[in-house]
Amino acid sequence: MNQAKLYFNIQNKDLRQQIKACTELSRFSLIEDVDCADWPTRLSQLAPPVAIIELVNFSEQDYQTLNSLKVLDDMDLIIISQGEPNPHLDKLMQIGAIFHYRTPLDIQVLNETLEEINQLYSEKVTKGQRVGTSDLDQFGLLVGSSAPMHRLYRQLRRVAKTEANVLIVGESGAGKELVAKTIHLASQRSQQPFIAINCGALSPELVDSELFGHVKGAFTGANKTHQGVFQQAEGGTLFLDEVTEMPLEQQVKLLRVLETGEYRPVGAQAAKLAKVRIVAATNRDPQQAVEQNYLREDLYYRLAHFPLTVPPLRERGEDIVGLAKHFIAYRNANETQHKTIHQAALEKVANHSWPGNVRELKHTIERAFILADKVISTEHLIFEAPPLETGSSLEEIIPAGVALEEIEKAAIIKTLNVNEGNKTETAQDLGISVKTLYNKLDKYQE
Ligand SMILES: Nc1ncnc2c1ncn2[C@@H]1O[C@H](COP(=O)(O)OP(=O)(O)OP(=O)(O)O)[C@@H](O)[C@H]1O
Repeated sequence: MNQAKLYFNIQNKDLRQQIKACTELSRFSLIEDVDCADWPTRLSQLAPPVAIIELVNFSEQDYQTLNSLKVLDDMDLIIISQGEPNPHLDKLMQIGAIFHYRTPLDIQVLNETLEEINQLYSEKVTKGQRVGTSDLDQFGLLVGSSAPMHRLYRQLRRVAKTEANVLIVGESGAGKELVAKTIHLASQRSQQPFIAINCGALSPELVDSELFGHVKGAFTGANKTHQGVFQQAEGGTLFLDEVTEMPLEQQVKLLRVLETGEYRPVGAQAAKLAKVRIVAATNRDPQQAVEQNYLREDLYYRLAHFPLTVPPLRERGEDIVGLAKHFIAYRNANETQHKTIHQAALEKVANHSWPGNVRELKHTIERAFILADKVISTEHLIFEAPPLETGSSLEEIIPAGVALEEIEKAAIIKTLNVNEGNKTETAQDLGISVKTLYNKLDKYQE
């Protein structure tokens, strides 16, 4: 099998010798640059799968070169530096799967990193020759082979093993909860519980009890002791979905737990240790959410030790069609069917902008799968409820015989799209509570 190419640019002689003695390095085919300071340009020209760079200077221009060429999408980059703060490097750390090691270098850690990279590279090469029901790569519960998804996988691999709090940012339906579960599964805590809670759906009267639990008799109606989510998730991961939809006065309670590592069930005398890892998610831009008073700045800094962005489906290129085929393959397997999809329908799928992301794609394909006898064609792909034209009534637009559930689903998806995924506004527009909206969304995902 071909060895993976490794671009090697270490200016310091002693450091170079030290790294070259690393046993795992011999598994790569080395491209060495000893006196070239412009490594960003060299990386963009060579696009190797792996690179080890000694960072001496890193400018805004270097950052722009790497960012604009998207060269990092398919690369594992190992940076070695003396650890001086550098804002351009901080920005870079957020766009790729980059390992940053400080000198004096721990050779054992570098060796392990190279071993892991080599293993994944070999798997990728062999996998390319296999043919399965779904052609897409998978990491944890996430499916997708596009460059932005690979970049996300590499970031997930790195963060999962740490104990850092994570803030997942992405549009509605892009897969934030799946990312959170994948982090949990790839972490040391995978055998412990994963508990998800929708912060936007917590009722103001019961928020303390839902988060921290209560003891029997703590308040009228507290007939028995109740475990809050912090206790339910003990030892595992607590997923705080839609964290920016939690009222600010409640966010302060979360902040306190994150700061002190303790919480107190309502009515209890003693505090308990919060032994959970926090993974939070939002579909708002976090900086904007802070400016617009949806998110406390201090809570943002506590949560976002490691911010992760889930790319919207429209930016995942071939994954759109790949995922459509993937969902059909799974339906076929579950229902022992052999339905196929027409090329024109695949083109329609590829050309749609998918504002509701993977959730919308999944629902559209599942609906089409039900409607089609053997071959899914363009008329089976119904993207959303047709817009109401002036003068036309709902009765005129809705075809007779459509299941009520389908109409309800379409109304919800359409309203969510109009409100850019904001569930509080969507629930208001639909005249239901946020909790009911969540229940309905859960039901549709089954
Ligand atoms: N990469 C993916 N591969 C396979 N299925 C996916 C992927 N991403 C999302 N899905 C599916 O799409 C649906 C929506 O995903 P998920 O609930 O994780 O999105 P979300 O971003 O958390 O949505 P919301 O903001 O509305 O809470 C789920 O059915 C999930 O299984």
